[in-house]
Amino acid sequence: MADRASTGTNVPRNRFEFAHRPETDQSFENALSKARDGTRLSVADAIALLTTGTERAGIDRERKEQVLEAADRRRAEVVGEEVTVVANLNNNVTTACNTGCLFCNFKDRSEQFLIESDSDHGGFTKTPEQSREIVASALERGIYEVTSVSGLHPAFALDGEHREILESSDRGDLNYKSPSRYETDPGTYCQQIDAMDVGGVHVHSMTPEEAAHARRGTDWDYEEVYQRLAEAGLDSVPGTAAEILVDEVRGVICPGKIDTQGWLDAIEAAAAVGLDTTATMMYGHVENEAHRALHLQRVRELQDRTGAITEFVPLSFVHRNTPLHERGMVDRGASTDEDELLIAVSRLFLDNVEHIQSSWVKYGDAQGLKMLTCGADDFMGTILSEEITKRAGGDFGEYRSFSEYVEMIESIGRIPVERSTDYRQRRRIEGPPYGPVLGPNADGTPLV
Ligand SMILES: C[S@@+](CC[C@H](N)C(=O)[O-])C[C@H]1O[C@@H](n2cnc3c(N)ncnc32)[C@H](O)[C@@H]1O
Ligand SMILES: Nc1c(NC[C@H](O)[C@H](O)[C@H](O)CO)[nH]c(=O)[nH]c1=O
Ligand SMILES: N[C@@H](Cc1ccc(O)cc1)C(=O)O
Ligand code: SF4
Repeated sequence: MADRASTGTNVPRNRFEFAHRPETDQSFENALSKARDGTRLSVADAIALLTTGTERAGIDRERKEQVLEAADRRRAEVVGEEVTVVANLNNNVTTACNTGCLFCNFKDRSEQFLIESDSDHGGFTKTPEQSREIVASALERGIYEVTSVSGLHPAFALDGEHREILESSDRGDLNYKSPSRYETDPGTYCQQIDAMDVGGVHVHSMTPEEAAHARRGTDWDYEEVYQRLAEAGLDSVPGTAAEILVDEVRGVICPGKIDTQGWLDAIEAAAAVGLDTTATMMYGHVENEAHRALHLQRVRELQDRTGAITEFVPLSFVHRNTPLHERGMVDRGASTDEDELLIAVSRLFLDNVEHIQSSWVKYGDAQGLKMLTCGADDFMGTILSEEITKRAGGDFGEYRSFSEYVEMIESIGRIPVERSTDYRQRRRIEGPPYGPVLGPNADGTPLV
């Protein structure tokens, strides 16, 4: 029996032979006092805080509360009492993807999308025209950001020039097939971005993994790719595909993806051509606290170099329908204690990233609100539709209205604020009616 109130972590220790282990001689007390007085934390400090001390198993509840309190205080000093939300739409273009990430159930095997296939994949591909219609009608309703992330459809090319290179290549390793072979032609990445760039909407799209797909078979660097996308209408880049930025973990959960350095290079390139980015961490699967701490360090160093990261978004792994779970490699995602500590330590460690997001898609409404008292200050967006978490087995819904947001945020004594994607425009949400006003067509009419 534990001598103090302690709870388990869901880290699958001893199942994987990782070189990085959550071992540190840094004491919890020392790490906590550094966190409290604002000294820049080391990886060892982060491990001590995430584990509430490595000298015993499980999470010590009293210590956890101390970490959460320190993070909440830091949040108040850095950003005050405002909680931001964004009026946005998710428009994912296609689920066709053969990358085979073991944590993902968003993807469908691309062969099923070929004209000759008669299997029912249950997924989708949208043409640029369909994307434009979806964004245009959401824009009428008052949204001002579209977030678009997609499977790596073999028919995707960056633009016409890239299409010609891919068509004339005799390399068999490029994961390319002509669009004419598919039931639906997704067009090029630039055509999709251009199509979604309607009426002044902010286009947030093209993860580092998608950017890698958009340069396959060429000698273009990431800057070239993001430059062309920016010219097509791209405004900022989602820092997903980060997963855990430690290669020994990527080798287990997403061996087909770009490596840690590739992800960092892509984000630096986006920043170099003037695009804002976000950064994420998908945690709660095979990795341990040392990997989480190393990931935070890589994000902090990246931000020291670029200053382009507007927010950090922890994404708690949704395990239910994923290969990792189905193959018995993980039993479940992170525990609530781990979720809370991850938000808090992100706030304390990332002293150069102003905003930490609480994702209600991942945590649900009640726990999502709780995260706003553990160091987070942004409460995501309205999104209007959601496929990735839903397909993985999450059940927290696909939409939050501004009136729901106001009720939730005020219930914890905080101030609801509408923000632009880049946080440069902010407006306190007043009403009723509670609708967005920052967008080109937003006039305060509720988004329902
Ligand atoms: C589904 S991908 C789509 C974009 C693109 N294919 C890529 O990998 O960058 C976007 C992100 O969703 C997140 N994701 C996927 N499956 C998830 C799951 N089961 N739980 C939590 N996050 C997940 C991962 O962080 C992933 O990078
Ligand atoms: N826009 C945000 C989303 N959108 C939902 C994602 O498309 C996706 O379903 C999921 O989050 C991938 O893991 N999700 C966030 O957590 N934060 C956002 O800002
Ligand atoms: N909006 C956040 C989080 C996000 C997470 C998952 C997504 O699929 C998309 C976005 C970002 O820009 O990174
Ligand atoms: S995470 Fe992205 S790249 Fe990996 S399988 Fe899913 S859709 Fe494909």
